[in-house]
Amino acid sequence: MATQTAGTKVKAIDCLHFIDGQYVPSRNGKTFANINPATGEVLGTVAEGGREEVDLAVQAARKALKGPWKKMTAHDRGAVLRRIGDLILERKDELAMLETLDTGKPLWLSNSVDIPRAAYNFHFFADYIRALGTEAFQQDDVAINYSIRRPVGVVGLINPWNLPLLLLTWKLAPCLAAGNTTVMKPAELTPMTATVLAEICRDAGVPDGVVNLVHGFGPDSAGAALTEHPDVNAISFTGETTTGKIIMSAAAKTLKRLSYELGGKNPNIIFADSDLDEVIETTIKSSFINQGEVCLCGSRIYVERTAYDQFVEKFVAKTKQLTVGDPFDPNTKVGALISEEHFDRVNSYIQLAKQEGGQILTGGKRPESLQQGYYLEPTIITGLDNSCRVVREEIFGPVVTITPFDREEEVIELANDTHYGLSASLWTNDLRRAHRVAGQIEAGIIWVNTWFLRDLRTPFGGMKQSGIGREGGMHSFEFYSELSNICIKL
Ligand SMILES: O=C(O)C(=O)/C=C/C=C/O
Repeated sequence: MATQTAGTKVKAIDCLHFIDGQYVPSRNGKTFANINPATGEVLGTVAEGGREEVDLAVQAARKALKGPWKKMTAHDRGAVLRRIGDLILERKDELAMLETLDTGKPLWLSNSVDIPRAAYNFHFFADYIRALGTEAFQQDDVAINYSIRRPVGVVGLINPWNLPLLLLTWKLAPCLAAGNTTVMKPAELTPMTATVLAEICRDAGVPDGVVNLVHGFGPDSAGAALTEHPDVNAISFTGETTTGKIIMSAAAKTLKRLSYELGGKNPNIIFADSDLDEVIETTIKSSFINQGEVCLCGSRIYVERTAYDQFVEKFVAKTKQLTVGDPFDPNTKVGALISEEHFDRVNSYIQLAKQEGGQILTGGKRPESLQQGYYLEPTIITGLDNSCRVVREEIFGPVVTITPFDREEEVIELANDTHYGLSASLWTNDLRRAHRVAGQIEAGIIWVNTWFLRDLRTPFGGMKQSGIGREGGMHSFEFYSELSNICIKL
C-alpha cells in the first residue's frame, strides 16, 4: 500500500510475526489496522499475536539457546552485531520512511537520529563485547576466585512507540552480545521498523530462533503473555510507569529479572549566568523534539528570576517559528502526535492547565490548516506551581511549563519535588555551582549545558518511579548476563 504524502512515494508494509526465522501470521488469522498519525488513514495490517504466538516464539528462543548460537564465540557474535549495524545503514532510507510513517515524527529526525543511532547501538556493542572482561580474586595461597559470564537465557524486550527502532536496538544489541535469545514485542502503534529489523538480523547471520518478534497489545495480548511466560527469564521494558507496574506484578509470579526505563517529568534548570541564546536553542529541542514524545524531555522549565522575562520572551518567539505539519516536509519541526487517543490525552492537559490557572503563552491547539492527523502546536504554559497536576504528571507531548525561582536551594527542591527521577538539564557557567547542583538533583542522568548528549558507556536509566536498573556499557551486561563465581582451592 503506497501513501502519497508531500511528494514522497512511501510504501508502508503489512506486519507479520517473525518466529524461528520465518514471517508468520497469527494462528487465528487475527490482525489489526496500522494507522498513519499524519493523516488518520490506514497504512496496512498487523498480525495480532497472543499466548499461542508468544509460546511458539519462546519455544523457538529456548531451542536456539542450545543451537549454533551457543557455539559462537564473543568475537563471532560481535561480527554478527556489526553486520546488523551495517545492514541498518544500508537500508536507512527505507527504515527512516517507515519510522516516520509509523510515528508521525519528521523524516529529517528519523534520518538524523533514530536510524543512525539504531545502527550505532549495534556497532557500539559489537566493539564493547571484545573488551569485556570479568573479575578474579587471589585469596593468599588458599584459593583463587574468578567469575564467568553466561547468558540470562530467553529475554522479553517490550518497546515503546516514541523512538521505536532506537529503543528496540538499544536493548537488542546488548541482549544478543551477551549470548541471549529473545522475543521482541514492539508497540502496537509502531510495528514496521521492528518487522524489518527481524529480517536484517536473519540476513546478518543470526541463527533461526535467536531473534523472534510477536506483534500485539499489552493486556490480554502478546505483552501480557510474554511477561507471564514461565520460560522467559528476563524482561527489559521501556514505557509508561503505570504499564511498568502491571508488568512487574505479572513477572513476579515467575521471578523474572527486570530492567525498566519508565516515565519522567524532567526539570530544565536555567541560571541567569548562562548564555540565553545557547540555552534557548537547546531548550527548543529538549521541549518539542519528536513532538515532545521523549521520556527525557525537559518539560518543567525553571528560570532564575533575573533572567525570567528575557528568557520567556525569546523562548516564546522561537517557539512560534516552529513549523507544525507534514512529517515528510523537510521544513516541519513538529510532526503529528502518535495517535488520536494520545492527542486527546495531551489536549486534556492543556484544558486542565487553564482550569489550574495557567496562562497559555503560545500554542495549545490544533493548527487551523491541519484538520486531518493528530497535530498540536508546541505549547508554553506559565503561572502554575509544583502543586498543579500539569507540573506533576507526565504529559508526553509538546507542552512545557516555565516557573521562576530566586535561590539555588529553592530550585533544587522544586526540581526534586516529583515522584519521577529520570533526567535533568542544568544551565550555568559557574563551574562549582554546576557540580554542586548536579550532585543534588535526584535523577539518573543530569546534563549540564546540553541535552541528550549520549555516551553509550554511561549508566542510563531512572530512579524513583522512572525506572529500575541501568543500561549502557557494562551496565547492560550486568542485566543481560549471569555471573558465576568459581572458587579453586590451591
Ligand atoms: O538514548 C538512549 O539510549 C535512550 O534510551 C533514549 C531514551 C528515550 C526515551 O524516550
